Amino acid sequence: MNLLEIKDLKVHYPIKGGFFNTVKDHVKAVDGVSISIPEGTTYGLVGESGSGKTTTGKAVMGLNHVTSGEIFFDGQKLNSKGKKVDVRDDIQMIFQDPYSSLNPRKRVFDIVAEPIRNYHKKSRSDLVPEVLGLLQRVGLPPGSLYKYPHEFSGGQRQRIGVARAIALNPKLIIADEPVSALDVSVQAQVLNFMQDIQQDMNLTMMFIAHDLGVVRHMCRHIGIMYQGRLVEEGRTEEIFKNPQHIYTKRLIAAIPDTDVDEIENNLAFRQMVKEEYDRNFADHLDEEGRAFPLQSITETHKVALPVKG
Ligand SMILES: Nc1ncnc2c1ncn2[C@@H]1O[C@H](COP(=O)(O)OP(=O)(O)OP(=O)(O)O)[C@@H](O)[C@H]1O
Repeated sequence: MNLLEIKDLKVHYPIKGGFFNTVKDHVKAVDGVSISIPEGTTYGLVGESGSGKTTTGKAVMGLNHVTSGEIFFDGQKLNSKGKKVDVRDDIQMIFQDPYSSLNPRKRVFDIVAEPIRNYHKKSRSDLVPEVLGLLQRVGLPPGSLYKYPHEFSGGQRQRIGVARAIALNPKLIIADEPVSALDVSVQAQVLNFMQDIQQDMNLTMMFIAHDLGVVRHMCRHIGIMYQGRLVEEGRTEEIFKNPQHIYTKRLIAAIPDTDVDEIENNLAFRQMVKEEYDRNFADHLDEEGRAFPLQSITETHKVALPVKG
């Protein structure tokens, strides 16, 4: 069963201008995106900066207006006009920057306990064992309880962010580029521990990243966003084996060698992608200069991957 279903989501922002500050045009931040995430799985939403990933995640969180489309969580429509469905404890977000997303004046105890306190009336003494349990779950020692965020490394701070996100035992986590602000050497550690938490808690996760290499081992399915649209979607390994859209190929070609072992002749692949991109990219754009959605990509846009041997 799909825990999250996004149907034809559009989020357009008006661009105002002129003497009367009238609406001149719209930024189509998200323009017709449909995504289904089965319960207990991780879906990777990938694309370059400005492609609409965060806007999609925030729309699910109810932090953005929705121009049109529908968002269903556990079968309930979230963005209906009438009575709002309260999913604050079921959907949590992990933010990109573990430095700015934690209040520097609060101790770890207060940061992690905050969502529980907002939701349940519990005394501090009742909360201590609960917060200690959460810290243990994310691999932080009990001595972390009364420390401040600046006393931790970037990777440890992201662990604090995860402890806060799982405090209410959510069903869905939207992780918005959780490792991109971290040193490459700690990214793998944080990814591994997030994967462990996801499996232990049977969480459903939307994992937002700009780097295909990051989502590869985390996500069963991925969607590639480009200028507000989903240009390619499918099982991760299928997409890595046989990417269809030139933009996806560019993202794969950008991954360091070690992550694309099965693409033999990687250098040749990169060169071919570059040449195809330079030669044909205009063919992938519609009249507004934006990428065609996947359905409208024809056979002629496909490039065969280099053949072994
Ligand atoms: N409140 C807003 N008003 C107007 N335009 C906005 C607003 N929020 C986002 N946008 C625009 O919508 C587009 C998509 O932004 P979004 O933050 O979703 O992209 P993203 O893929 O998450 O990028 P990044 O990886 O840099 O976070 C961008 O062109 C952005 O400038």
